[in-house]
Amino acid sequence: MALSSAGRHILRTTCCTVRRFQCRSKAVYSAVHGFNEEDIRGKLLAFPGGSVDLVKQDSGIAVMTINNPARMNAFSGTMMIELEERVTQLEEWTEGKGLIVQGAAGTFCSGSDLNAVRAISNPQDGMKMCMFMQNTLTRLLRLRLISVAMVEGMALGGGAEFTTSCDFRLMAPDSVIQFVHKHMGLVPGWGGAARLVRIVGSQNALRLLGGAKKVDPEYGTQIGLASGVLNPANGTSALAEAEQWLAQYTKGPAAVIRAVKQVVVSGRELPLEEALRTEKDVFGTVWGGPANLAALASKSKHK
Ligand SMILES: CCC(=O)SCCNC(=O)CCNC(=O)[C@H](O)C(C)(C)COP(=O)(O)OP(=O)(O)OC[C@H]1O[C@@H](n2cnc3c(N)ncnc32)[C@H](O)[C@@H]1OP(=O)(O)O
Repeated sequence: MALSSAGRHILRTTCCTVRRFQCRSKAVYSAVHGFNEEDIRGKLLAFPGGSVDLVKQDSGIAVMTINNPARMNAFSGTMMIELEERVTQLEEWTEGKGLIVQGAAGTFCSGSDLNAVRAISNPQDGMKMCMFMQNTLTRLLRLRLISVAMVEGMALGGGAEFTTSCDFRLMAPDSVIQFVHKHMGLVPGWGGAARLVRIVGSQNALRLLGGAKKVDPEYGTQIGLASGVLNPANGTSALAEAEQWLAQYTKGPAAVIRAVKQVVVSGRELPLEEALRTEKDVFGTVWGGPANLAALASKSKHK
């Protein structure tokens, strides 16, 4: 069937918007920015240890565990590579709705492995590691999954940055998020500063980065960094409580939950008109869909 010129224009505009958003929804750096992923992968492989584990559950909620307890879950080189691979698996998980990120053995993550940091402390390698981790954490934040960092113990340096690549942060009693970068003669490089400003505003971000201020659950809640405080009752694990908390947002069909996340990401990241066009396209994927038709047929009342 031949399309009219108006039809062709609408189709072209829609395709461009979708393609542009798909591109943006991936990584920040590519070859055009001088980024050579294989090169940094080779370097990171020289610093082994720990793992990043992923369990995808039938409930549609996946649990990712940063697992290097002997080093307070610091990120070794191979863990950075594994994290990228886990994010790829989550991008391909079309039935997924939610993600919980936790640290092993009751603490979140103490940042990058200082042994690796010492070995690649030259500016060139530092830049490559920074671009690699920014790409991965940006892709994690853009997943069509509603994500929460479950912070027990400490989230320091890159660990604090990691928490900002989730949609929400739940803090256990006595837990601490601390951007210790200033004490290390650094600023965040895994995208943590840019994301922090968007979460808590520039004044609070200056307090946290300029003062390397410890954020406990009370202060975290006050400035909006913590979305809730865990208080596991007798016999309930922190993970079970986090799953219950997340379920309030992930209950329902995957297509709808994933569409919700997609419109929020586009609203957060795109200029208004582009975000509106994306919202229209995403709306088109759920309008008249199974969940929409079932809701119309049930004549539901929203009381
Ligand atoms: C992106 C920028 C970055 O992330 S830069 C890295 C920022 N992070 C840091 O500087 C954390 C440094 N570590 C610490 O302050 C302490 O180890 C903390 C985490 C507070 C824990 O203290 P504490 O409970 O007394 O335990 P500990 O010091 O005995 O540590 C246990 C073992 O874990 C190790 N560890 C800890 N953090 C790291 C790390 N980031 N890289 C490498 N190893 C780390 C410690 O060295 C210690 O190992 P070991 O038992 O002495 O062999």
